Amino acid sequence: MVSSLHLRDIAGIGPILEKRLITHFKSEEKALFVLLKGEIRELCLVEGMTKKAAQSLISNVVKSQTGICAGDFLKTKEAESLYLGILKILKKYCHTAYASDYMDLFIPYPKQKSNRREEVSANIQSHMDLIHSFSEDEIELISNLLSQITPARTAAAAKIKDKVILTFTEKTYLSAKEKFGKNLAVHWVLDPQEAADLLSAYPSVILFEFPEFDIPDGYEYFRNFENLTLEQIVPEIALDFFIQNQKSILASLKLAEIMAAGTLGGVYSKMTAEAALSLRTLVSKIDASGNFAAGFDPESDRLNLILKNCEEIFLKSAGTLSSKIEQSLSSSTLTLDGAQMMKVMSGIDLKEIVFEKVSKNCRGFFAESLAEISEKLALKKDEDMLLWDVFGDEISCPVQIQPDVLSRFKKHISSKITERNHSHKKSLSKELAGQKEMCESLITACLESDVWFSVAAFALAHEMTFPKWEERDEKESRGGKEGKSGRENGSGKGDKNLSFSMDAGKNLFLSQKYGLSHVVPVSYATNSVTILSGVNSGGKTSLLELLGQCFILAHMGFPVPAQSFSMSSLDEFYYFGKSKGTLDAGAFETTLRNFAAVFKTKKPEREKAGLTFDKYEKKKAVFADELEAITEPGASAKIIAGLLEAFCADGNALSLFVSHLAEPIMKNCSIPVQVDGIEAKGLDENLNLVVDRNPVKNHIAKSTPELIVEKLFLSASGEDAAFYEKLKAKF
Ligand SMILES: Nc1ncnc2c1ncn2[C@@H]1O[C@H](COP(=O)(O)OP(=O)(O)OP(=O)(O)O)[C@@H](O)[C@H]1O
Repeated sequence: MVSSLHLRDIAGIGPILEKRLITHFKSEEKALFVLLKGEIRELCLVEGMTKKAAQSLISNVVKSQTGICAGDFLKTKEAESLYLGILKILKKYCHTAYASDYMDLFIPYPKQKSNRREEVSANIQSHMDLIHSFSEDEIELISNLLSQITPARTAAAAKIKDKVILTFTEKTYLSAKEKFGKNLAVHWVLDPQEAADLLSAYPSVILFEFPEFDIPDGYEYFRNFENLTLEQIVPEIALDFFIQNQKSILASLKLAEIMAAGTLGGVYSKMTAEAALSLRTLVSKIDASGNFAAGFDPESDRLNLILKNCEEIFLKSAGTLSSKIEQSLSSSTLTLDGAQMMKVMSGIDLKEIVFEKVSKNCRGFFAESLAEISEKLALKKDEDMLLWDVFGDEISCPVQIQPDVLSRFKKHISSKITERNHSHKKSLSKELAGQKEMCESLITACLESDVWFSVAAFALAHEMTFPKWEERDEKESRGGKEGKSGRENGSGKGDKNLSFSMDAGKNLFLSQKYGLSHVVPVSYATNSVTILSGVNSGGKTSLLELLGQCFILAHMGFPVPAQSFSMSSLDEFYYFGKSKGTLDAGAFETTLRNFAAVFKTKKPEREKAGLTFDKYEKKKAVFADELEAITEPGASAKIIAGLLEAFCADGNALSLFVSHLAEPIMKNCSIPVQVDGIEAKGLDENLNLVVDRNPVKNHIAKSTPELIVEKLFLSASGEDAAFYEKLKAKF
C-alpha cells in the first residue's frame, strides 16, 4: 500500500466519489487497494460506477503511480486497438476475474521507464520457468485450482439463531441489547421458570450476570461483558470467514501444498506442505452452515442418516409387519372353549379373546421389526428405547405408525445433531483462530500468481521469446542527423538508425484465428524509412500488425511472438490502419493533422536549445497501411513521399509504410527510400497464389494482378476463357 497516496490525489475522484468509495469499501485504505490492484469488477459495485468510469479511474491511478498511461506510448486509435486486441487474447489465459482485470494494468512503457519493463519481464520469466518445472497434469491441476479462487470476502456477521443472552437487570439488558442485539437475541429474565424455558429452547445460553435464583446448568457466564467483543462470546462466528471463502481457501491451500517446494517465495514459502494440508483438512470439515461436512465425523453422519431415512424405514416395517400379521391370521382358526363361550354370552367382546389369542405371535413380530429397524439405522440404546411403542401399544392391522412417537424420536436425534455441531463449531473455531489472516494473504498471493501464471501461459502458448534491445549511440545518431540522414550515412550493419529485426514471427491475431501451426512464420528487419510493397493478400497488413504487436509487447516487458526479436527502445508508437476508401475532404484533413502531430514532440525544448534535433527528442515508430486510399493515387504518392522525407529528416522515427505505390512514391521522393517486397511466386495446382510471406529486401514486389487474371483464365472455359486470355495478353 502506498501510504502517501490518498483517494483525492487521484484525477477523477472528487469529494462525492471519495465518500462513496470509502462508504462502499469501509475504509480509504481498502478503496485504494482495490484501485491499485485494478479490480474493475469490485469498483463497478460502487454506487453509480460504470465500467468505463472504473476503467478510467484505474488508468488515472496507474498514471499517478508511474507518471505514465498507455496513451503516452500508443499514439493513435489503431495503435490502441492493437494493444486492446492483445489484451483480449491475453485475458483468455486468465483463470480468475482478478487476473483478467489486472491485465489492463500492463501498459507499454516508453524508453525512460525501461526499468519497469525489466521488473515485468523478470516476473514473467520466473513464471515461465515455473510452468516448465511442472508436468502437464500438474499444470492442469494448478489451472483448475486457480479458477476456483475469488478475492476473500468478510460479510457482516449474521444473526445467530442458536444462542441467547440472558440478563437479569434492566441496565444490563439495555446495554447488552445495544451492543449485541443485532446478532443475538437478548432477554431480560425475571423468574426461574422463564430462565428454565429459555435454557431448554436454545442449545446455548449466555449469562451476563448471576441471577438471584437458581437456574439449571448448561450456560456460559461472562462477568465483565462491557468490554466483550462478539467474537469472544460467540467464537464460532470466526467460522463465518472460512464458510464464506471455503472454496477459495481450499483451492489456495492445495496450491500452497503444490508450490511449497517451488520458487514462488512470499506467502507460499512461509507455509510447509504439511501445514497447508492440515489447515485444508480442518477447513474441509465445515459445511455451508458451519456444521460437520459429510464424511468427517462418523457420529454426525450416523445421526443425519437416521433423520433422513427413519420415516421411510418405519413405513416399510409397518407394511411388512401388517403382511406378517395378516398371513398369521389367515392360517389360524379360533376355537372357543366353554369358558370363553360363557364370556362372549355374558357380553365380553370377542375382539379381546381374539387379541389374547394372537397377541403372543404378534408381539414376536413387533419385536423382530424393531430389532430390524434398530440394526438398519444403527441405533444406540437411548434411541432404541424411544421406539418401543412406535407401532402403538395395541395390536392393529394394518399396523399404524404413532406420529407422536416418531416426532419425539426425530426431535431427540435432531437435538443430538445440534449439540454435536455446536461443540464442533466451538472446537473448530478455536483451532482456526489466528488462521484468518494467513488464509487472506494466501488467497491474495494465489490471485497475484494467477496474473503472472496467465501471462506466462499466454507466452508459452504462442512460443514467445523476450526481445533484445538495440540501444543506439545518441551522439553518433545526432551527428549523423545534423549532417546527413541515416540512410545517407549508409544503411545496413553499423547504421545507428532506429531499427528492428524479427526472426520467425507469428501474428497473434492469425494464430488465435487459425491456430499457431497454420500461421507461416515471417522474418523481417529494417532500420530506416521503408516502403513495404507486395502482392494482394500477400500478408503485408498481417506483417505490419505482427510488428506492431511485437513493439507493444516488448515495451510492456512481455516476450514477443517470434523466435527472436531485437529492436530499439521507443517512446511513442503511431499506427495508421488501412482506410476503407477515398476519404472526404474533412477526413483527409484530419489524417494529415494526425501525421503533423508525429513531428510536434518536444518542439519547445528543441527551440529553446537552439537545436534542430536534440537528445530529448522522442523516439518513435510510425506504421501506415496503404495510406494511398486517403485521396486519389497521384496525390497520395506525393503526400506519402513528403511524409517519408519528413520522417527521414526527423531521424528519430522508424517508419514502415505498406503501399502499392512504391514506384510513384520513389519518383516523388527527394531522398532514397528503402523498398522491400512480398512476392507471389506463381499459382499452385489448385490455382491458389503461392506467396513467400517473407519480404525480399530492396525489391519492388508487384501486386501481381496478372496472376489473378491467369488464375481466372485457367479456371474458365469457352467465351470466358477467351475474354481472360485477351486481358492476360495486356501484361
Ligand atoms: N503469415 C501468414 N500465415 C498464414 N496466413 C497468412 C499470413 N499472412 C497473411 N495470411 C493470410 O492472408 C490473408 C491476407 O493477408 P493480409 O491482409 O495481411 O494481406 P495484404 O498483403 O495486406 O493484402 P492486400 O494488399 O490485399 O491488402 C490473411 O487474412 C491471412 O488469412
